[in-house]
Amino acid sequence: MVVLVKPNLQLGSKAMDGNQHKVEANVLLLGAENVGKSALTVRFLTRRFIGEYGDIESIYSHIDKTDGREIALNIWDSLYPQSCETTESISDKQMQWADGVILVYSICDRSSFEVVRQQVQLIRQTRKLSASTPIIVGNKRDLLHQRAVSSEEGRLFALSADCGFFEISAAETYHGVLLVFHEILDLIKESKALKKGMVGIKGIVRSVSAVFGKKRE
Ligand SMILES: Nc1nc2c(ncn2[C@@H]2O[C@H](COP(=O)(O)OP(=O)(O)OP(=O)(O)O)[C@@H](O)[C@H]2O)c(=O)[nH]1
Repeated sequence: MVVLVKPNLQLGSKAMDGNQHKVEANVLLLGAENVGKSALTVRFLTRRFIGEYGDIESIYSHIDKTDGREIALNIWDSLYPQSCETTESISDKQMQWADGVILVYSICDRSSFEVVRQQVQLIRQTRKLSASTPIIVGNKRDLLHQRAVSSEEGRLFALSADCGFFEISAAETYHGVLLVFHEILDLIKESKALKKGMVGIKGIVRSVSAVFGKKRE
């Protein structure tokens, strides 16, 4: 079941239906206009690509099941501000709310890639986001003949900015979109576990490598 709420009604409300023990993840979708943020969200929630989505900013609440555990997933499909000269393209509210961020550009639109670059920089500079590793998504992979950003450029930028990276087509397949959301959920779970001191095997391996890495220096 998917519940649609207006962002201003639910902001800051991290617990749903009073169940404090339920795992909850707030995922914020960022990026320029027309890159497919709504298409990704709707594809993930309904498995469908419906073509036109309008420009309504929404938060969708959805219960997802991974590894037999329920997770209450809230997805904020944001709108890029009309005038970014006077407004920051990511608000403090969004930064505080998000546990994970997916930054979307269109592989056919170089300016949308520049917007993602700026937004990553903003996140890194301000360090306002207490969220997990961001994920960058190059969408509209089906429009290869109109490509304006190479896969390599996207991947290299993501690597240099310490972000995850996917190139997908929300129009063509559900699978790529599913991978993106499952990756962000894994990253959120890992980051929440780290904060609580519940470090899993990946975290232990990382800590051990850090120690041995330092000794070798
Ligand atoms: N060919 C192609 N078109 C896509 C894809 N994803 C989205 N679109 C189209 O791109 C247009 C914009 O998609 P939206 O999902 O509304 O984009 P958005 O980023 O939410 O746009 P705003 O609401 O303006 O912020 C629509 O016409 C979609 O049908 C894709 O993977 N391939």
